[in-house]
Amino acid sequence: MDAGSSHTALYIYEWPAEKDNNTGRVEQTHLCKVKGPGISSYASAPVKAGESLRLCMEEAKQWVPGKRHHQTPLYLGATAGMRLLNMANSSASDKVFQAVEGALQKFPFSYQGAKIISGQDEGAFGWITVNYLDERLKQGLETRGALDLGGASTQISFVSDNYDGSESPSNSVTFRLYGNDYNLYTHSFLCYGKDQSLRMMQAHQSQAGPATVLDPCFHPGYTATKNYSVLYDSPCVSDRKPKDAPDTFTHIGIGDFLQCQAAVKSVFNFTSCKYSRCSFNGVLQPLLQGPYGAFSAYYFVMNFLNLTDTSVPLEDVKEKLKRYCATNWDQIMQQHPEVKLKYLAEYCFSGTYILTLLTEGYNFTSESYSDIKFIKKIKGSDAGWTLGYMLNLTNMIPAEAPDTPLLPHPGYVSVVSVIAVLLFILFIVSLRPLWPRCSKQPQIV
Ligand SMILES: O=P(O)(O)OP(=O)(O)OP(=O)(O)OC[C@H]1O[C@@H](n2cnc3c(O)ncnc32)[C@H](O)[C@@H]1O
Repeated sequence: MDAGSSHTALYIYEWPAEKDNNTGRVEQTHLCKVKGPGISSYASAPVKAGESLRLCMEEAKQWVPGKRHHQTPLYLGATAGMRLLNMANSSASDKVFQAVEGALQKFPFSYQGAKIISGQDEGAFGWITVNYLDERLKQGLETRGALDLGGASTQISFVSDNYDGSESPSNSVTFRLYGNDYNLYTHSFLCYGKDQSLRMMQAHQSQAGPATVLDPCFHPGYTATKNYSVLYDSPCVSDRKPKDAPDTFTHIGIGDFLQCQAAVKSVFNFTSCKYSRCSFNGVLQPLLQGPYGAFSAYYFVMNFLNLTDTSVPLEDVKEKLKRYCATNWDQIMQQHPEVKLKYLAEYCFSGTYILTLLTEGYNFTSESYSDIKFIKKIKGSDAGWTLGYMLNLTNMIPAEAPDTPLLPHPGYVSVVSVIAVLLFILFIVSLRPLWPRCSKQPQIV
């Protein structure tokens, strides 16, 4: 559940989960996604938010067979948007939980409680989801790192031979899954989701409290009047609010990719690192290793920009984004009448932020960029932390490998049949002494 932006999602999984008979994989049933007001509306207008929640749950009731309603556990996990609200105003976040819990308990499912999950769990569950759906865990294959970009936070999780958890243990999560031990490196950067990082960049641009902000990450021709109090209404930037700023500022786009890149870089701190190597803000990051799946906003943004093909050289990707950012806002709006204006206005920033985070922040190079795959779904299921969360809470992934037969079922049938035929022949042969003797034919001399 994201209460940090205007987008709120509720994922509900059918239980008992359906298992695919061929692969044994648990199929995630994505029943509905609630789009609704963000934190403040949840806190101040729970009835309106509750309405979209009610509609979602009604849909869930249709999906889950009636006789299974009472045995279907319902979990609510909240992520960085709620972490931020809890930091800024814990009574408001309590109210959100009360409103949502009250609404959920009216339904016939087995409600198991609501929780704000930690950034570390969010990263680890995203990694489990990706590798579970890819069947890398069950088969003990090399795992895929998980890159998750939300609105309020971003997570990076991967297994590296250079990381055993001794350096910066707070970044380590260990698992035993299907008989294999994993030592996962994971880090969640609060405030580095795409909405909060935009605020941080704009806070940097408007430090002096000007009446006009010229923004290279918005298209030329883009103009909007914005409130300083709204911009700074987040714990990610609230301590930087300029004192003598007017109430509003005019936000003017100039669409310059290179300047945008420089502005985006201002949100990262590369000055100190007490570990062997760091990403940014003094956070340990072991050497990147293996393939990566990048999902949530990584996918939404790169898919919109037509930049999901990572075999395209990074320089060409930047060139395309440069042209896109320089395109006039009127033309952008004309070309995409169906896209939500807030998203449309921000794709230049979001694309630039993604490339900067990956290359400057996480140290992907022109070569290793192609190790990243932008993904929305894997085999029909959403990539994200929610499936991993559900699998964990319902103990769906065993620690030990199940006792697998040496041969698949048809193999057993064939082997048993062959052995049965051989035994029969042996039995017949063993009776040979009892066979009636044939009378000898008279010899003709
Ligand atoms: O709280 P956190 O952990 O930060 O994550 P989230 O719940 O906000 O994460 P989501 O995956 O729901 O959404 C990620 C962001 O992408 C935004 N988003 C959703 N659909 C989009 C689209 O089609 N185009 C652009 N942005 C989109 C959405 O508003 C969020 O800011």
